[in-house]
Amino acid sequence: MVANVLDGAATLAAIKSELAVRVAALAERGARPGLGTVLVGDDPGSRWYVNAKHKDCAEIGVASIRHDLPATATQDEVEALVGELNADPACTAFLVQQPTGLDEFAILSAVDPAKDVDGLHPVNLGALVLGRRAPLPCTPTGIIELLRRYEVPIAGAHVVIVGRGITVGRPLALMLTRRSENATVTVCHTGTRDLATHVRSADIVVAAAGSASLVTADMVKPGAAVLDAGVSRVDGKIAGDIAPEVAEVAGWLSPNPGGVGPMTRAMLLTNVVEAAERRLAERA
Ligand SMILES: Nc1nc2c(c(=O)[nH]1)N[C@@H](CN(C=O)c1ccc(C(=O)N[C@@H](CCC(=O)O)C(=O)O)cc1)CN2
Repeated sequence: MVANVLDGAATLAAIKSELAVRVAALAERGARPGLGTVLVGDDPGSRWYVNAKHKDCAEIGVASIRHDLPATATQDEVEALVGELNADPACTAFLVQQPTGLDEFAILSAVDPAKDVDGLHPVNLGALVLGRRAPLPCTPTGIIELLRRYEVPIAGAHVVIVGRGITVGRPLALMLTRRSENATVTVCHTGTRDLATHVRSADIVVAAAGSASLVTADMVKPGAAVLDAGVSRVDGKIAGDIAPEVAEVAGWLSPNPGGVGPMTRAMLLTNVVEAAERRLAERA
């Protein structure tokens, strides 16, 4: 068997075309979405992600407000900038690129929840727990959107998530167990005994542990959908959590790069546009 490709790059392109129409509709009503970013330090990976986000915005007509701070930036300086972006009417949504090396809970908590494009503000994560509408974290929504667009059944599926981080594993488990998704979810982590047995029982595997080639072909049920949200670097190249041989067993596989990463960007753009649409509706 050779797995079908869950093509995140192609899906990002399709979503951009859809969003460009919504941005044009906003422009007709005198509104323009604006994405703010705060980048601290000079990590090349983080810089690449922020550059990519602004390039995506430019392509669909979203304005960019970019603040790049040196690695010496203090907690107070970053939080002051967050305050400025909260108050800036041209900035409809923004994020502080992680990691910053600072107190990220305090930074996230300082963001206006209505402008929280990452869906990681405690109020927005609380809304997810309570099943209320709020901006949602981009990587988990990107994973679900990718499965939907390729018509991989989620309802009733057993999903095994490897990783319990705040940006991917934990919110994804909450989202997949909503009535609208109706999956049964197992979350595995570094304390899990016999990871292979858990993973082998999954219809859908999502690996977000940041451990190169952690999931090997012998751990995957033939025909399962496998999504790779892991990012590590081996010899300067991106290495995902899924070993390449998994392609010979899985029914569906998201490449890495080219799978979950571009979907994260697609959902970020979606959150920017939705924040501007919400603001306009509140003013009408
Ligand atoms: N504030 C946030 N910080 C971080 C998040 C986040 O969601 N919010 N997630 C990650 C990084 N990330 C988004 O910011 C991200 C990761 C990967 C990609 C992507 O498109 N990757 C490409 C390959 C990139 C390369 O060649 O280096 C791919 O997978 O094809 C976009 C965004 C941590 N920080």
